[in-house]
Amino acid sequence: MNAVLRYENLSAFYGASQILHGLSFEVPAASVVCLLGLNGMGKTTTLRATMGLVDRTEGRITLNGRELAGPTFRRAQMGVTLVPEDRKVFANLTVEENLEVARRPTGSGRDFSIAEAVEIFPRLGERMGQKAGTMSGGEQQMLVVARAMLANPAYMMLDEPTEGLSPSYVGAIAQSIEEARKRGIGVILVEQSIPLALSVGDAFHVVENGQITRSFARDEALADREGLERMLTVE
Ligand SMILES: Nc1ncnc2c1ncn2[C@@H]1O[C@H](COP(=O)(O)OP(=O)(O)OP(=O)(O)O)[C@@H](O)[C@H]1O
Repeated sequence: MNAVLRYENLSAFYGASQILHGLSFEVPAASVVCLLGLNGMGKTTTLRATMGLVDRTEGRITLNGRELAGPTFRRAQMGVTLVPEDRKVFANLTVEENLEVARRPTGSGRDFSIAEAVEIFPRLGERMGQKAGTMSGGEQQMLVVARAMLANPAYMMLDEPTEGLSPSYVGAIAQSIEEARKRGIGVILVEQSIPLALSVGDAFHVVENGQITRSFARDEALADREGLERMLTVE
């Protein structure tokens, strides 16, 4: 069976409020699936539900046929990792220490090394001895993405990784996604930047009010870029 992360009719709740209403989609290994949509539509909740960080879910999420369930650490052990929007680094550790503690070698021969992470994010190489908490927001974002890659997950979820980043950093994020793909990692990208999404995405789902209302394969999205942009603009 080919590796796949599959969402089947996923609903999610915070207390009594139902946020997701039956999402179904899948993320094959080595593919990049983009969740697009206006603010508050349920994209972040989809990622949080994957990690077991919502109050309650219905439906199923499976990883290679095995149900993804239980507490967050167990899901991480099964191979999914989330880079949330809030850019948490260990502020009092240096960049190098942050990278070192994130390493989870799998011995598969495809593991990311710190040297490779630094090749993608040269800025981190220049700052190895600096306390991570003293770096700029953009630099901290590079660090959290590098840390996620060093954990060698099967699936990596990135929640608006380019928000507030300068264009040079956006390029580094795109490169890190490509590197992840080369190693067979599947990526879910929540992104407001259509150019970035179109540059890396294989499939695109528009999330509206907790449901997937439109889906596009890569060539459809490229052919109707303006339609996609219109759909994601507040009137
Ligand atoms: N902890 C929570 N408790 C209750 N409601 C929540 C909680 N977190 C999010 N929500 C609600 O869930 C809905 C979906 O939010 P979500 O963060 O998933 O949207 P999003 O599409 O990721 O948008 P954004 O880009 O703003 O993060 C919103 O109406 C939000 O108010």
